[in-house]
Amino acid sequence: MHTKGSPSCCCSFEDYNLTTEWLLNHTSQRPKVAVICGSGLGLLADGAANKQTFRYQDIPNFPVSTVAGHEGCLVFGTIEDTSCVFMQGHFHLYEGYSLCQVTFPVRIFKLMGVETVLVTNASGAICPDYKVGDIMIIKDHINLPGFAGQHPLFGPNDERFGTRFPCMSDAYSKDLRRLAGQICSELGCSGFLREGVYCMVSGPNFETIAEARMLQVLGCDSVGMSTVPEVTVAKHCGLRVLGLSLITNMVSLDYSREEKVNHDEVLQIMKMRAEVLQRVVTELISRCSINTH
Ligand SMILES: O=P(O)(O)O[C@H]1O[C@H](CO)[C@@H](O)[C@H]1O
Ligand SMILES: Nc1nc2[nH]cnc2c(=O)[nH]1
Repeated sequence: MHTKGSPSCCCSFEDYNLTTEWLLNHTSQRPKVAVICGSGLGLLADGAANKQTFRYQDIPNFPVSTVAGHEGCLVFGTIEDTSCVFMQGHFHLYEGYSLCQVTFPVRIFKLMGVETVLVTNASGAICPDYKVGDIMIIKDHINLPGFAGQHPLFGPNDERFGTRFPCMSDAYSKDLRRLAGQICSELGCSGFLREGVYCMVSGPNFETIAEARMLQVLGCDSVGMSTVPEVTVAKHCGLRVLGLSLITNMVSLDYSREEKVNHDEVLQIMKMRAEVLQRVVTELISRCSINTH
């Protein structure tokens, strides 16, 4: 990967092209939908047929996963007639990657012909009405690292991907959110379905109580350490986006609360809901090109 050019972007258009060409030469799949699997959700790919798997380390320019619960494989396959690609593991700022590296796969998907991106993640509930195990359709987000100058679109804008000043007021497709709600209710998930605002923090530590209270005042319903960079870059290059966040823990808002969050527990809750999320995602993929535009 090149290091010249903008100090905040380490990937050139040639880097994106090289990786895209490599993948197009190694698979006959031409995916229309990409699924970015959050912590512990690699098995979202299990619903696909005709699978072909590449390890991130074997794909030119691809970062590698360094976090437990992120397998580090790109899986191509089909669901019904839709060709799709699953990222089993995504990348985070806290791993030491630049946001250009974190979002690298999104632009590869765009160049491969993907039209829709489904992003999944684990998050902690800030909204006190939420419960562990809830599925939250992401309605909107707050890019906290972006406010502090950590933004994936910093540096010269490449018009081949999108405009200098992308509109983000409709980052998460209304049609796809409606479809996800419909599918969840058909699958009997309405009792633990929410729609809310996700906030990204850089991590890797979980929130202090004062920070959690601040996020609540800001209007956040849940908090995590991913997704926002990928969604921003996907929206910039004209991809349709749906985000699903699984609530894995209640964030402490109260100094008297004894429970302490840890990553193993996060993975355990993800495992508990992985099967239902897999059914939701499989159904979404088979219906998203028919029911929405
Ligand atoms: O957002 P994903 O990677 O799904 O996972 C969330 O859970 C991990 C912390 O337990 C962090 O990576 C956080 O972002
Ligand atoms: N920042 C943050 N990320 C999470 N990922 C899963 N749970 C949490 C949480 O409580 N806080």
